Amino acid sequence: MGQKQQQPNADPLPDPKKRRRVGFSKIDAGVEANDCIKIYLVSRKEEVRTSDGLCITPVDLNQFFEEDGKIYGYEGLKITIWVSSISFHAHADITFEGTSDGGKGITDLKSSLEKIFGETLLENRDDFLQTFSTEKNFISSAVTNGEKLQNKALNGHISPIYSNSEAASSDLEVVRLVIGNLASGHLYSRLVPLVLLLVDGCSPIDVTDPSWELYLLIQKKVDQPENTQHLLLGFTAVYRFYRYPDGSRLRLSQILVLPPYQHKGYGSYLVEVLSNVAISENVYDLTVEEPLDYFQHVRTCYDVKRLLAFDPAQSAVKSAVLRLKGGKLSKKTHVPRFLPPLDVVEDVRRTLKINKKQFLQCWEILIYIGLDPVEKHMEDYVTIISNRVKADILGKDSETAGKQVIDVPSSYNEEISFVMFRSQNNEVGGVQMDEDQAKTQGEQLKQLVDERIEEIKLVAQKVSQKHV
Ligand SMILES: CC(=O)SCCNC(=O)CCNC(=O)[C@H](O)C(C)(C)COP(=O)(O)OP(=O)(O)OC[C@H]1O[C@@H](n2cnc3c(N)ncnc32)[C@H](O)[C@@H]1OP(=O)(O)O
Repeated sequence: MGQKQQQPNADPLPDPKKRRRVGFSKIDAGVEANDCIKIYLVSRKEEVRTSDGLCITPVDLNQFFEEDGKIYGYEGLKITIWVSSISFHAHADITFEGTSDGGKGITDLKSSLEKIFGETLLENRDDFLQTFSTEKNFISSAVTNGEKLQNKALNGHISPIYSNSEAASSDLEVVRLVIGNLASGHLYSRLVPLVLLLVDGCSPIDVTDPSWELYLLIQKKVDQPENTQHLLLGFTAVYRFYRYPDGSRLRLSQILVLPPYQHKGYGSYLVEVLSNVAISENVYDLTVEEPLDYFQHVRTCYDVKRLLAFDPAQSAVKSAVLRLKGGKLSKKTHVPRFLPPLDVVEDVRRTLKINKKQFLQCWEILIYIGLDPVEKHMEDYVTIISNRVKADILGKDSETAGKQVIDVPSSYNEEISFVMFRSQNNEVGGVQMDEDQAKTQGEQLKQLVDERIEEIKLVAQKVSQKHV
């Protein structure tokens, strides 16, 4: 970590001239970490100190600094960090015009950066530059003991979904490493800073627990004759749960495609490989731990695509669509839920390893796609979605738990113009809600339904685009 112009600690007497130049006349307001730190992902040493590397956008750097996310005590602070996509070491260049305790102390930058980068942070710039040659086979050697999966999972064929994407290239492979041995734990530790920086809300996995598996998406590059370099494009950490009596379940817990390779089909490809692993090893199901919105979108696109080609699901969708086309639901007092039959839910879980919760998400999209032309039936469709959202919020035991629903005026759709409250002793008279509160809650629910309809439309559009 190169720190420039840091004031020596040795001088006990403050230099008055310097103090005037630095000039903290008032209480130090500090600077937000997000505003003074830039992080570049670099693959060659020539990219260090130039702006050739890719500047990445961390989720939130502030969380690694003081409680309020600020850095105190520096004038003109700039921190530039380079992260090598070859060895996953990092080096920080820190510059500032001066330091002074303006009432909030002087933030210890080294220990704050170590919270993110740990031992991957190399203080000496030359040491960092050298890793581009000394550790150029870091990924190659890390994967030598791994299990190559792409042939096993895809039987040698890249899915037609990605035949036009970069993920379809034949120099890709997915390698599985079981965590718990030294080599895979060592590799994962180097990736932790990127997980902390780029995956919102994620914390590192336990590298001593052998139930964790790491799936690495690797691109092979022949840089010189007889020398193949392996580049890491992305990875996912998956936990294998035991399921009585002799089965297992897979839960995807973290997934990251490195920023230069995002939105090129690689994330979907990892999901595809993992789904095929789940099928070929006949695990109970494949689930995802707290998926973030964009990943949930990617995953749903892939699952909807599979369900469109799965006959039992399609027959069930067709009959639901026929029923839905049959009547003006929005005018009825009791609207059926339009849920898939239980045997289809089970078949989807058994055959495609999609669990019930995810299948129900996809089911709504399959119905939307099946309602061709959808415009004619949109009012009824929105009624179904809003009833489902309503039911999710109220919960199954809404009646016995004393929850009540009242309608509120809305120009949008009568079916979703309602609010939920819990009355005392199940009595409506116990409600403490004025008209404004009721209206606000009605609006919030309407917003939820609107957002869900937009998500559904987006997936339907993406899946149909890739269909042609
Ligand atoms: C449990 C968790 O870890 S949640 C956290 C997830 N991780 C993160 O958020 C970290 C930062 N983000 C990332 O690492 C990546 O962006 C990921 C993993 C979320 C997604 O990977 P990517 O490689 O970027 O996604 P990919 O390129 O495969 O898919 C994206 C696009 O393909 C489309 N798509 C994906 N699968 C399909 C399909 N089967 N059919 C049609 N379209 C599809 C998506 O709609 C999307 O389109 P868009 O780019 O226009 O939005």
